[in-house]
Amino acid sequence: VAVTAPMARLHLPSLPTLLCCSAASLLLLLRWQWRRRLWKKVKEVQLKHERGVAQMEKIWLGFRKKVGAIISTVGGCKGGEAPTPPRLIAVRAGCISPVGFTGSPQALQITRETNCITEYMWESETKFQQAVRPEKPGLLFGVPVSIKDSINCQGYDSTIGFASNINKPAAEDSVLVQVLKRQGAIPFVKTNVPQSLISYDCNNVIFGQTLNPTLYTRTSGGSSGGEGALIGGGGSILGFGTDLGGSLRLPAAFCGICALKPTGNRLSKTGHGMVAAVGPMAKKVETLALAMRALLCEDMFNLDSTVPPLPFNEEVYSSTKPLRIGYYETDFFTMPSPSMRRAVREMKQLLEDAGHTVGHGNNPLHRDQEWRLQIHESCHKFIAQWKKLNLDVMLCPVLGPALPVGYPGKLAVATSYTILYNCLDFPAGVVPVTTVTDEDEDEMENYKGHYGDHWDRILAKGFSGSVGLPVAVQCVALPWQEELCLRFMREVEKLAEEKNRIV
Ligand SMILES: CCCCCCCC/C=C\CCCCCCCC(=O)NCC(=O)O
Repeated sequence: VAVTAPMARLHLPSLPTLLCCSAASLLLLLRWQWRRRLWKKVKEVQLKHERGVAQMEKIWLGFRKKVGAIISTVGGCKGGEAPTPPRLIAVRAGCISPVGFTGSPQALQITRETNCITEYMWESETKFQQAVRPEKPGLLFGVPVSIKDSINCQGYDSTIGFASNINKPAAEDSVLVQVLKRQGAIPFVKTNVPQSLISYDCNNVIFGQTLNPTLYTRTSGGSSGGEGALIGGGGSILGFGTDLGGSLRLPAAFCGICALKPTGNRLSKTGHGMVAAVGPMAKKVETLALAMRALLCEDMFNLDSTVPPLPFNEEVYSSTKPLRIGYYETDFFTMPSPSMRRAVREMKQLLEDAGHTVGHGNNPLHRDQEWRLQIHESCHKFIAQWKKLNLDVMLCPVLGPALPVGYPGKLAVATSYTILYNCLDFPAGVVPVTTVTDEDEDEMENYKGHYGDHWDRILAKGFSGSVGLPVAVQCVALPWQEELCLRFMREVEKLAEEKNRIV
């Protein structure tokens, strides 16, 4: 007995210990159950996603066989008539396809392989079949549009990449989607984002990683990365995303397409996850202009009274008056890759040759300037310098070429070129102008960055091995001057196309 008593004390835990252990086990069990339920939901959504993509492919192939490529941009005027604004014509042989492909037979395969779609909108098919051309069709009548996951579409989840948001469909369309529909557009898919949207990569636990359509080891960019890959790969002609630090412009630049981040409230921000600017993405600047023209209408102003009632200014957009352009090649924060620098330098020359005045713009992030001032004060200082230089618009770099998958998570600082214009709230767009050359790649040997620190070393690695990838420039205008920004982008696009045709 004298021996067993202490042993018994050793083996029998005290009551508080017992209670603690039981509580911990219960918590672990509950957590395990909760995670299991979540994973079940994720699996269900993945299956639904698979079925949706398969259905979309079926319709796409069937339609392609029937009528071939369906979407084209038309505009101008027939002899003697007044010029008509360009429109996207989506009707052929009396029917419309829900898949906005541009005619490339590879587009479907790229759409699948890049993993850019989160949900196919099943009802879009019937909407296309039943669409009857009204007497006064909206500017986007019959045009299939893709929508970023985080923008609310009635009946569909806005997951923002969180499994906990599964099966919580939006009760109503965001104002943007309502106006798109009133203009005749037909949303047909929702597209992938990074979890939380605070990243310019595009990966989450539900839908996984979206890849770049030009090179699958690279990221599509983010957070509107699903849109970038889908449009870049030819699976949609017009899509919509949001931008708080570069989320429209970075995926566009990485995937070789155009995007416009308007002034914060030029388009309604009601009905999506973040208080970020909403904007269009497309292969052509003309398509972005068409989207803005369609959206800046009475419906938008009535549905959201916080949006200033400024209709699309055709006169500014169609003007051919030479522009006064400021430019800079580096922000002295993130050293541009050789191709980023060359893209700006070559475009500066082309713009000058085309009769515009191009001079040094002010350099917003130069270390000698007091960038640490309050944003509001910085904004006024920036505008004052812009006006002193008598500028219409600014030409500057945008991060590129596309970084390898996973790199954006290590390189938040590299958003400096884009985030600046969110802080200042200026409209800013990107236009692809060139691709990385062998010479750019050779020059990467000397890339040290402005600081030679850890970030610069990762960036150097990320930029390397990129021959052939698209590189864009950024075009900026003063607040509320989206039309001027688009007009400048159109000019840049035209000059780049002409040059690339000759080269
Ligand atoms: C102004 C110059 C200072 C440059 C310093 C940059 C530091 C950046 C720190 C955090 C940025 C985090 C990445 C942001 C990615 C933006 C993605 C985005 O726009 N999301 C919003 C959306 O999807 O709407």
